[in-house]
Amino acid sequence: MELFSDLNDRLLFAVPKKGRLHEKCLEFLAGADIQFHRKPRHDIALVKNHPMALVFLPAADIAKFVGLGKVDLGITGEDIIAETFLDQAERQSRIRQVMPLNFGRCRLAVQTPVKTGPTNVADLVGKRIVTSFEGLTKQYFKALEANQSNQPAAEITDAAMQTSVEFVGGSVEAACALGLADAIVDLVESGDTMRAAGLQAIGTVLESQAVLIANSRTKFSDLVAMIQARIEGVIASRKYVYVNYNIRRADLEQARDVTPGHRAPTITALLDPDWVAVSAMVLSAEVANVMDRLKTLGATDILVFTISNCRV
Ligand SMILES: Nc1ncnc2c1ncn2[C@@H]1O[C@H](COP(=O)(O)OP(=O)(O)OP(=O)(O)O)[C@@H](O)[C@H]1O
Ligand SMILES: O=P(O)(O)OC[C@H]1O[C@H](OP(=O)(O)OP(=O)(O)O)[C@H](O)[C@@H]1O
Repeated sequence: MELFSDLNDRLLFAVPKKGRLHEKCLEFLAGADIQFHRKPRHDIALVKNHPMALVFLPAADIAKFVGLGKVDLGITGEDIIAETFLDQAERQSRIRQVMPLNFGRCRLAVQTPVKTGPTNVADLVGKRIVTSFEGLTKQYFKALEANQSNQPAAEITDAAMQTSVEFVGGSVEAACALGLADAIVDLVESGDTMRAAGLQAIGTVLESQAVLIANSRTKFSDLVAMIQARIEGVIASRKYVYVNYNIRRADLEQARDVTPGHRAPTITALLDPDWVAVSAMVLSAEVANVMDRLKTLGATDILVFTISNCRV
């Protein structure tokens, strides 16, 4: 009871309690210096250093809680947001997408058995589809049916659909092998699960990644902006590394082209007047290539540092 009275006047921030998005969310919270202590088996944790509380929920429920204003802020997948609010206008009126988070990337794909299944999604009209994303799958197949019948998709009711779309809560990939379905609609990232089940992807319902979302009418807009800035800092700090090296003054111009930095590189004089030290932020994905080019230019003592946090 004491905990719930403590929730008054705190921003409620929903975080996936398990699954693919959970660990990364905890990393973001740590990077954003959101400090909390979660007692065992408690799904609500008060934040020590901000007027905020974390609510640990199944990822699949977070869009609903944010959209209904039961929590102010949340992290979940775009797939879940689309499935929860199938009507785009309603989705946009209830939920503000604060920022994409660059993880949890996957796609919701139509999959059929490699050996016996069709390779064209249009051939699945009238067949049996099994999925955990019932709403999006019905929308997708209504659009296909509409194409074939010249009837507007909006006029096709669920009952009038030729295609059977059945919900299952998990292990969707087993449905074809078990004789429950001719095709499934499920998430694919590496494709390992799909291939292991003898399936192939023949169409994409949507692409998804994790996003930070806020209720459109939250009264905590200042706190939301602060969390956004901090999470942007965490994302930027992963995108870049800090590179430091020594180079002959005569080669500085060419070296600047290799490491232009975010705004400009920092040049520091060395006791040897023919040499300078250069420091610059470099895209993590390009750092090996940058080091090779610097070495070719004659740079020495090339050091690469990870950035634990930054604001660019
Ligand atoms: N293989 C994947 N790669 C990247 N992101 C994924 C992957 N699978 C799921 N996701 C993302 O994570 C969200 C949660 O999926 P996850 O399978 O972790 O759910 P869960 O909470 O464990 O629920 P369930 O018990 O139904 O599996 C998905 O809606 C999607 O946005
Ligand atoms: O393409 P892949 O990299 O193999 O990922 C796809 C799988 O990941 C998700 O399930 P997850 O492994 O999270 O477990 P779940 O089936 O219990 O949801 C999803 O439901 C797929 O089954």
